[in-house]
Amino acid sequence: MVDYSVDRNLAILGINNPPVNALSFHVREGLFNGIKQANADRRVEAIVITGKGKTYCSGADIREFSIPSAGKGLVTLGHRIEDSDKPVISAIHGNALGGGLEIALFSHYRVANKNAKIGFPEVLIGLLPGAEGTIRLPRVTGLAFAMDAIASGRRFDAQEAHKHGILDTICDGDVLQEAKAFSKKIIGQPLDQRRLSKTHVKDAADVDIKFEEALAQIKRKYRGLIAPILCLKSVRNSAKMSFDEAAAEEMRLFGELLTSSQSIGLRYSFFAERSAPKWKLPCGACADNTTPVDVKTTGVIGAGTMGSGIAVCLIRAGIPVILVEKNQKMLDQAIKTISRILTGSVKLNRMTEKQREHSLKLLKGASTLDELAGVDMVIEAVYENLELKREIFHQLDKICKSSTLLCSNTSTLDIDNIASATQRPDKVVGTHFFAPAYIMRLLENVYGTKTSPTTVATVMELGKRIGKICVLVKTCYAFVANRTNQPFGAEASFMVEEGALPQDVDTVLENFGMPMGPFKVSDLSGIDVGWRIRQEVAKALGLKLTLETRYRMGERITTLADRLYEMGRYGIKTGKGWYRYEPTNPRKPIPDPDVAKMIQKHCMDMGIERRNIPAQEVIERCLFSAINESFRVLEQRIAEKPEDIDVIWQYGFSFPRYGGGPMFYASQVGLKKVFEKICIFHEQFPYSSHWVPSDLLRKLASHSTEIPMDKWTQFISSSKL
Ligand SMILES: CCCCCCCC/C=C\C=C\CC(=O)SCCNC(=O)CCNC(=O)[C@H](O)C(C)(C)COP(=O)(O)OP(=O)(O)OC[C@H]1O[C@@H](n2cnc3c(N)ncnc32)[C@H](O)[C@@H]1OP(=O)(O)O
Repeated sequence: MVDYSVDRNLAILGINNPPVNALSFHVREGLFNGIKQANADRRVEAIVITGKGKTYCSGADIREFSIPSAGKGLVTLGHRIEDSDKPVISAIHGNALGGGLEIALFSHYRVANKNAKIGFPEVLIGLLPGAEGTIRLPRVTGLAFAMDAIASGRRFDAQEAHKHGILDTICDGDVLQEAKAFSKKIIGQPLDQRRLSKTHVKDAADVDIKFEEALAQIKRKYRGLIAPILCLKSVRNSAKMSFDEAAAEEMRLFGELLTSSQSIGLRYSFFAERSAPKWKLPCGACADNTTPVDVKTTGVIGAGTMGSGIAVCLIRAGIPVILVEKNQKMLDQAIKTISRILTGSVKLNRMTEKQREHSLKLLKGASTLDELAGVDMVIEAVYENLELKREIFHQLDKICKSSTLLCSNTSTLDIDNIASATQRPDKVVGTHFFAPAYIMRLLENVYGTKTSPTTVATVMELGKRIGKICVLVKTCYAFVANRTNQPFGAEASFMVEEGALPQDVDTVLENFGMPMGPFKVSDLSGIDVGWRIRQEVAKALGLKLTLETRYRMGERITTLADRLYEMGRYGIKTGKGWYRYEPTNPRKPIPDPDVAKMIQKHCMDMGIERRNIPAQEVIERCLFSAINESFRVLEQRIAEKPEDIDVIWQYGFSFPRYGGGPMFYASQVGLKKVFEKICIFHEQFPYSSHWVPSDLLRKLASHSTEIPMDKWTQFISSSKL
């Protein structure tokens, strides 16, 4: 794991632990022994620590954090490096992150390739740099930079690191050669001032003011997160305490964070996000054995909000788009909107003006489907109407070349049904984007019974190309995202009918960690949008809708949102919805007594007795109903693994990353407890089918010990436990 070699007067310690050269136990051991060996070797005058392969070192092995006190050896190793009698040079290429950067800061000198990326990303997994990173970095860079870098976890480039004194030199070419040349300048120089533990924080006198400034900023930016605050406190200690005291306190804070539920959730999310794109089909095809088709040109049908947003994603990634819209006014408007969105990206420094101009050149408007004859992929994004979509797919099948993939941005409709309108069901697939498509990272790709592995591989690859987190799911009504989210929203509304107010429910869920409660989200996305969907569904089912009912087709419903619609309260766009909005601050929701009155009247008319709804009930009814549906989705193999559902909730519905997602949350609460509560709710609310307990959950909950998440799917087909 660490290759030891001697080149003339230099010992070279090469970290060799692909893919990211994480500091696993054997790497730490190898470095420790290597430093010892080099110090004992008479030929050696200096030691170079370098990384084999693509990178220097990406930090501690995150999986090892689940093993008690696994990280401890890193500090011991660090002291061995710093105490070395012979100078130690870290030669950095690729990444020097977390514990990797700490190894570099224990070293006496640091040289790097100009493309190297440096940083302390520990905070992103709910930790702080626990091997003296928070004590050493301020000694090099000063407090302001250290506070920002450590509490944000951002990666910065070699130039910035050099500017702040982290790197002694940067080079264009091979960093090992540079380190060899550099060693000639420093061999024989005194080492004491190069040992950071012997130095001081230069701007220590300003620590209180800098701390308060940084604290105010991170409290605004990272609401509810503990790690950024402890990161700052530890950097503050570096200026207020002796080195050893600050280091001991850093270790204590690290230990506190390591066992915190936030860090456990964030570490789970780190791996869940990486496991989601590793798709697998029931036929055995998977990401590793299937080659995607190269998509060079695309078409998007429909220039509404979704179509325009999807077009932005594609052109921004350098993929040409023909945007088809038969309504010329809408098309013109969409092109203006797209241009405006890209201008916004330039203002936010997310792209340059030149890139914006180039992207816009890739966009072409068209009024008929015929223009799509030669494209490699079409994404249909018209409104949610099965007949309309089938008709479009039927026409596309005739117009497009035989290799063109036909994708639908449906959020609910059966992909098999849409595919059956074509002669190429193997090339039909769902690509469900989330609004606003140019911002939301999730892409829920949906395969049908006949979708080919190549088609799946192609949409998964395209998603990655346009910067999305892709999850693959099987077709069914509403797929995974909307299907598992539906009970969450329904329970929120039922509780308003039973006694809560929209702001009560929103506040509880926001305190839980959701950035916005469901009623604020509903105002943002538009009450009229939901109303229109309900009308469409009713039309398709041949139902006549009325406001004076609590049940539809044997299911409990609430018509509260329809009543808002009838009042012309469509949400933010009309200044009134579940909340009211002042023209001076049109984004700030204000609880509205008129809404409370409407709810009271609705309850009186419907004979519903209102009661106090405790916060715990809000959380349990919203989350456990979603969890129950998620277990069904897993049981029916609509989602392949629980992590896929959690990633969908994080990136589609902004579930707090530290909470993991509904499945992870269930695992933390304990499946027995979740199941028992679901059974109680089922008895209490017999007319909501989302409370019928999932068989899979029942099986898992009846096991004598908690089954870990990675074993849940093994219980799908087992009849006994
Ligand atoms: C009481 C207790 C006292 C204890 C004493 C205190 C001592 C504490 C000491 C030290 C503390 C150190 C803290 C740390 O160093 S925490 C780790 C900091 N580093 C990171 O967070 C880096 C995370 N990784 C990344 O950001 C990226 O992976 C990156 C390195 C940028 C590479 O990106 P990319 O090329 O896109 O590759 P992937 O992300 O897909 O990763 C490839 C595979 O590698 C796995 N991986 C990556 N990083 C780690 C890691 N640090 N540990 C384990 N595994 C890692 C990743 O999961 C991928 O795996 P797979 O292919 O199976 O999916």
